[in-house]
Amino acid sequence: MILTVDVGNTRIKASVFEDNTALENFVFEKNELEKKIEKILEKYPKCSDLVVASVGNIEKQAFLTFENRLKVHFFTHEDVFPFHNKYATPKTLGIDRMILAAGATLQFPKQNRLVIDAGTCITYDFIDENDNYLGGAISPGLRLRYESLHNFTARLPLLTLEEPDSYVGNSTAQAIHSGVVNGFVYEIDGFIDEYRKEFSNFIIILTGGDADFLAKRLKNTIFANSNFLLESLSQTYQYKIDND
Ligand SMILES: Nc1ncnc2c1ncn2[C@@H]1O[C@H](COP(=O)(O)OP(=O)(O)O)[C@@H](O)[C@H]1O
Ligand SMILES: CC(C)(COP(=O)(O)O)[C@@H](O)C(=O)NCCC(=O)O
Ligand SMILES: [K+]
Repeated sequence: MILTVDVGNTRIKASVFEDNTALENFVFEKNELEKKIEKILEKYPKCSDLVVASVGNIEKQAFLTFENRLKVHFFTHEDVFPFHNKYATPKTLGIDRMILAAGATLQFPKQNRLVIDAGTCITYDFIDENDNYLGGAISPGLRLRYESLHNFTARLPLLTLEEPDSYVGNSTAQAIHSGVVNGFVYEIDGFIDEYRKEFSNFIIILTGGDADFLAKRLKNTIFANSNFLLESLSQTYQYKIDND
């Protein structure tokens, strides 16, 4: 039994896996890290490994307090991954994107794959059928768009996610909802259309905190799996054990 932990820039997600099957998922804030992990381990004392991917400002140090109880693995660029990394700056590639790419490679062998993670940022990661990781894109996520409109202007209020009434926003609030939500959806559909032009056959995996909201609104039909990063962590860890 393993406990996987994904430290994103907004929240921490965790999941307990037994033979690559998730038993329970958890979401919490950064300041609750230690307390929450304690609780999970109390409930699942059979956890023998703690597996972490962090792009947030929580370093390996924070997990070492658990080392007397279970094996701690903090993923880094030095680990073995099941794809060929063609990114021009492989050392700066987010470890979350590497885990997503690894999960896509392991779960969907020998095909082109596009992983879209709608979290704090939207990340796009493309791995071709020969398992070359080619790169993708990074853009602001849904909440970040609402927040940056407010933070970098004098007059725009901070709004929370709401379905826009129309493309033609007829008030400040409706104009913001239209710009943020429709812009978000159009961007993703636009990227998918570009990939489709170049690669006739590819699988799309949609994940992240906004995946379920998005899936219903995209013109392109894609299967959303908000647990894909944690599943990929479990699989990549197994791959590491088998290939080290
Ligand atoms: N309770 C919540 N707190 C914060 N963001 C949330 C919440 N529920 C849904 N979201 C959405 O999830 C997105 C962040 O996704 P998440 O995958 O948690 O990010 P990260 O992995 O970068 O920490 C935000 O854009 C926001 O719209
Ligand atoms: C792009 C990211 C900030 C996304 O983080 P997230 O939205 O998952 O919290 C993260 O993958 C990161 O810090 N990447 C480093 C730059 C790169 O991947 O090229
Ligand atoms: K992301």
